[in-house]
Amino acid sequence: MGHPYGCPTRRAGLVRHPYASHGDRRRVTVESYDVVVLGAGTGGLGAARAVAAAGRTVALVEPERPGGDCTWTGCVPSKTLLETARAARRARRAGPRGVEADVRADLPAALAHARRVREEVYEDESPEVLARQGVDLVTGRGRFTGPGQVEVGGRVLRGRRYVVATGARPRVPDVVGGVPHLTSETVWDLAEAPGHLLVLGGGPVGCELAQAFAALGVRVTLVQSGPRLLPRDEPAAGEVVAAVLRDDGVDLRLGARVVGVDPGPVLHLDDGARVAGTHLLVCTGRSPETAGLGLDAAGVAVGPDGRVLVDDRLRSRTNPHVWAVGDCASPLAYTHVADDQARAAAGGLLLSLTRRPSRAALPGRWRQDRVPWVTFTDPEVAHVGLTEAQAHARWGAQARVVTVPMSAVDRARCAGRTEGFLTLVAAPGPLGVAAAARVVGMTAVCPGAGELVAAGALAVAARTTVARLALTTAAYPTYGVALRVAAAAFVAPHGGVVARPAAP
Ligand SMILES: Cc1cc2nc3c(=O)[nH]c(=O)nc-3n(C[C@H](O)[C@H](O)[C@H](O)COP(=O)(O)OP(=O)(O)OC[C@H]3O[C@@H](n4cnc5c(N)ncnc54)[C@H](O)[C@@H]3O)c2cc1C
Ligand SMILES: NC(=O)c1ccc[n+]([C@@H]2O[C@H](COP(=O)([O-])OP(=O)(O)OC[C@H]3O[C@@H](n4cnc5c(N)ncnc54)[C@H](O)[C@@H]3O)[C@@H](O)[C@H]2O)c1
Repeated sequence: MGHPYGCPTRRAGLVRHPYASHGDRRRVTVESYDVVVLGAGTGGLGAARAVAAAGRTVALVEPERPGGDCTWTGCVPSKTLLETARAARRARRAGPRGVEADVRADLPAALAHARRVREEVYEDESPEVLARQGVDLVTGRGRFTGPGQVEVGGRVLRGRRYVVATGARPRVPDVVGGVPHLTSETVWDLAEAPGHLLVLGGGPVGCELAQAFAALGVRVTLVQSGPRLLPRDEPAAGEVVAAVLRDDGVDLRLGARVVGVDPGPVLHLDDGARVAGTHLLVCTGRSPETAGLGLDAAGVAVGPDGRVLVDDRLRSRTNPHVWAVGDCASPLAYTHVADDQARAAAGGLLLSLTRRPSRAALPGRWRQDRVPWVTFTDPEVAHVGLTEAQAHARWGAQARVVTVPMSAVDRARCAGRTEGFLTLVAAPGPLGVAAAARVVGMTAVCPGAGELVAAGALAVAARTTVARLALTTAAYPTYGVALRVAAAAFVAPHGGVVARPAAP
């Protein structure tokens, strides 16, 4: 990910250089820093830059080129490929508008383009840029060899504070065994278009890549063990995406457990079905990359799933000199989460380095309940806050919900994109006053939903009442009109749209 707020420049005179001393027995050179960061993905880059910008010395340890999952194997290549796929998909569907296009997709060329964009993004994260920003990049795999030291190759780094930001890796179920397969780490290097791609997993990676490959001319079968796609989102969102993928020609097998995988690849499903393809893409989740980091030696505890256990300020629960951010610690694996956490952790550890840290000056706690996320299918699925079921679990049927179908939104009609919806979820108003109910969640399924969710995220974070949201003006004709209509419908029925009690 490029630096989200531009490149901070090193402030001359404020950055102290690390000093080297000699260990007495092994005569190993020990390099001392204020802060040592492990991992130069979004989390590590954000933390290291913030520390350097504050005039502290920082070593950033990374075995690969900086950038991490987002730049090399995640957001950047996938969103670039999806943009290409979207162009092809929309051109093919323009017939009813009087535009006939003969669309021929070249998947290897589309992947080559995605790889070029990665290189462009990397220009903001290269060792030269980092050096200018005051970050010492140390190339190699870091490992704690004690509570206060990290070894990288033959080097020993000591920090007054540490940040663990080593991310996560694709999790491959045991059933796949030794059968050759692709993951989000390898799929970008395909030299030829697969004849028939079998996608295992219907989370965001599976849905995005299934749609991209299908739109670029590949036959795709997607097998999802759960009953619906995108299980973290509102069920109706998964249903829209399922309908759209089927319409794109994807053979969807929902609620299907894979009980065997043979080379070929061939998937054996629990209902007796046998699905043969030419390539297998495994998208069944990710596991934190914390084994082999020597966290035991540092007294840093991890949970049963391997995530570093941190408090709500991202500080290790068991070693107060260590912070952990991003996929290696967070229950939400998103670039914006890694970046937010990096800044919060840097704020906390910088304060702890000052002579008299004041608790009042501590940066805010990291709040999971306000984090938006977007799945970049076409249409996009965007969510923030609570789902209807989560609101029901908290307040029962006193929580209320309004859904505006996109078929009632002029912008969606103009675009011929009426398949989605916008749902707003509100907590009960004080004394049952409907207008005073506060917005606690939003899901939007429409083109550009990822832009629209910023307004929902603001409403949730600011604990906005539905009445206040209803009094805003939405520009016409935007998909955002659905948000204002939904808010108004909590107060009084609005063009056939009504509020209803939340259901489990
Ligand atoms: C296909 C795909 C698409 C995605 N799309 C999106 C999206 O659209 N939007 C979004 O918000 N999120 C998306 N994500 C998730 C996002 O990429 C991650 O949440 C984010 O990159 C995590 O950042 P991180 O810094 O925690 O970890 P990473 O970026 O994984 O960085 C960890 C770094 O640590 C290094 N490392 C590992 N071990 C060591 C060690 N021992 N010593 C030193 N360094 C080490 C690794 O080499 C790596 O560079 C996507 C993920 C995938 C797989
Ligand atoms: N647009 C985005 O922001 C974006 C895009 C891609 C990934 N990501 C991040 O990366 C993380 C990992 O994504 P993911 O989609 O790999 O994982 P995921 O855990 O979100 O989804 C994996 C899916 O695979 C299914 N599954 C698990 N085992 C299976 C099996 N044996 N057979 C069939 N299905 C099986 C699960 O039911 C689940 O729905 C996400 O949680 C998300 O945070 C974000």
